[in-house]
Amino acid sequence: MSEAPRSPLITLNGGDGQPPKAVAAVKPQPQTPAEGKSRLPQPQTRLPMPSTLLPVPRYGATKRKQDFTPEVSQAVGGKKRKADTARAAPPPKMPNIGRRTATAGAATRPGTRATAAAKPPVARPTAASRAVASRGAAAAKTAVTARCAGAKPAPKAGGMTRSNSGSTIPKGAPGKKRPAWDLKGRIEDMEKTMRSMKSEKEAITQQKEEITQHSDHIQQGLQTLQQENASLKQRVQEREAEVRDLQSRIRNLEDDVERVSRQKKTLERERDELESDLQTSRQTCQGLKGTIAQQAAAQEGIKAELQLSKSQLETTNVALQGESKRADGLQEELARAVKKVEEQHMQLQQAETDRRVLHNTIQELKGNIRVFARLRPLLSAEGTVADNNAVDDVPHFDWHDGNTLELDKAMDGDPNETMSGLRRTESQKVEFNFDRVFAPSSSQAEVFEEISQLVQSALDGYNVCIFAYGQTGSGKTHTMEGIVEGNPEQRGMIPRAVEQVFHTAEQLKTKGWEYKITASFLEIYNESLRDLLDSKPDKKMDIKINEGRGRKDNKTNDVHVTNQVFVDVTSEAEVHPLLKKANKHRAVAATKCNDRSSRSHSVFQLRIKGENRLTAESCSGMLNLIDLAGSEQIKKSGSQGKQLQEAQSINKSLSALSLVITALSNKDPHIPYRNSKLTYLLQNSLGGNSKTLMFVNVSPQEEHLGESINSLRFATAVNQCNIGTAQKKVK
Ligand SMILES: Nc1ncnc2c1ncn2[C@@H]1O[C@H](COP(=O)(O)OP(=O)(O)OP(=O)(O)O)[C@@H](O)[C@H]1O
Repeated sequence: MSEAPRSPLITLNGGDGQPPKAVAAVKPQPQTPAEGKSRLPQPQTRLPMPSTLLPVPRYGATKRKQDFTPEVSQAVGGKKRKADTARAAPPPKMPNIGRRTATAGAATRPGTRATAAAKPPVARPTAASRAVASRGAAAAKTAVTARCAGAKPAPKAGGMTRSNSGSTIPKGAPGKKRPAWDLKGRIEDMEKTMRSMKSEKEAITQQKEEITQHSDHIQQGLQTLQQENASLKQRVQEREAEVRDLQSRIRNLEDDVERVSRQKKTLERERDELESDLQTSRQTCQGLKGTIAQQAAAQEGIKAELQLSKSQLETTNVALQGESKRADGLQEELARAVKKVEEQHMQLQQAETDRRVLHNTIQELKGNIRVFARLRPLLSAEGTVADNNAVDDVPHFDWHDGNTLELDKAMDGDPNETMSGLRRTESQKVEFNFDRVFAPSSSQAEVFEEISQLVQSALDGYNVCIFAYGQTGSGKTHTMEGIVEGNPEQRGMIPRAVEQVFHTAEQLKTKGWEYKITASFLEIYNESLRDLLDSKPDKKMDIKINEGRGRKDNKTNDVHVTNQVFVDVTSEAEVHPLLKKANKHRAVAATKCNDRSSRSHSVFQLRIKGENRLTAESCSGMLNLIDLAGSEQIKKSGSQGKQLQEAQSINKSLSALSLVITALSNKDPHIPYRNSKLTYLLQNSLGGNSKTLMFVNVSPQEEHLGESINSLRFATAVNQCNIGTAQKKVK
């Protein structure tokens, strides 16, 4: 049997005289939504009346005095209370309100069997439920008031009415007071009063139950509303979350839309570009199609030509076979011609050698000092181009036929100046003629080639003297020594001469010649002699002349230097350390014109003595290789102190050389050799029994043009100087 849902309203006894309180309302869960709806708050007529408004008397196990009217109190009081009580009807059965309220939720109402454990949990009244309860209470109050006013049930027969004084007088009773002795009447009155009160109490109980039921309905409705409210709140929260979610999705979608629109624009641009490319490609394709058509036509033509060529080729092949035979014949002829050319080349070489020998002989016969001019290239610091082909591109200088050096004199002071030996050209150019002129591009090997005959003469028993003259920085040391270490192509005359001497000596061994060679190296610095192969600083050295008799009883003056170190050398390799040592000891300094300017005249000597054990011949030659210090215009060089003294000394000795040459040219009876250590040392080479060659080195720099011309003039004078024919020292 299904039990009707009970009101969870719990009333508690508020204490003596206090109304029970509503403490909690827990609505049972509705079985179905329809059932839940049916429990929604009903119209106002069903709203409960709060118990505080009802005149509910309190009943307890013990009846209290104040629960009765004063009449009853009086009736039951006093001396007769015991007897009255004994005779009175048993008190009416009252609902056990006190017990129910005392046990709170554990009490059961008639018709319900719910236990405390089956009761729904007590819930705290929320603000909303309190508001609903308050509204319900107000409505109930109104209803009860109305009921009390007009719908009050009619009192039953024998009921009582309240007097103004609050005492209850049985209806129908005479209005006067029963005499004291009318106990029976008074008891009847009292019984009537009791009945009336009982019926009133039942009415009130009934009302109370109705109100309780109303209250239960309201509580149930309230709970339903609260649940719905909670559910709605939850749904609202869910919807809000959904809205937020949707908003964020909308934002994402908006971003997507924006990105897509950007991509769309990019794609549209690319599409446009592609379309334009396509257009171009179409046009190109169109052009190519035309070209292909032309090519195809051309190809047809070529095919026809090819066909023609093939047939021509066949004809040519036949002709070629004939030609091939002829070519074989020509090949043989060519081989014969090549052989002939080789023979002629050898003859030419021999002729060149003969020419050199003859030239040498002529020069020897003429008795002149030979002069070779060498123009050095412009250096990178002087603005030359790195390109090797442009090395010969030197302004103001020209050279031709290997003997002539031409200078543009426009830059050189007075254009009307004349000097014997110089020929002014129409274009104001001055020509100098020498035995040989070397262009800037001439290699060290080419230069040495020209002096090798002289070197050979030293082995043959001649005194040979090769010296380099020229202004400072013109390339004298480069010519004589070259670059000793490093590129062998840059080796100068001294190392090459040494090489040739030892090489030839070795070759002559087969002809019975044995050579004894000694080397010495000295310098003339500030008019004093210094031994470059000896590290002793203050060694006293002097030049001595040994007078002797040569062939045909000719008087000879052998020049030698006292205290000079002579080192016996048997190979080229033994000479190299000596050259290095001398190079280290030589006085050099950085000047304005040259980073490594020689501040002294250096003289390298090889004394060569040969004996032929087969022929018993002997010879004694001397090879002097001299690097003079450079002439220097002191004004230009700005030399001071030590360098000034060096420059003065250098210039003085070169002037002495010039005077000796002039005297020799003029065939003066007195040649002033002793004016300087240089001329004194070189007297045999300059005016005696020597084969002498001078290099005049020329700087290509425009600013040195004047000094170059001076050097070339001096060289011309030397070239014209007749020193007589050198004699071979052979026994
Ligand atoms: N033919 C050449 N080819 C290349 N470089 C050269 C040539 N001649 C000279 N030089 C260079 O020119 C510079 C000057 O040359 P060098 O020292 O030989 O002059 P110099 O006449 O001996 O000077 P000084 O009298 O001051 O000693 C050097 O750097 C040298 O290497």
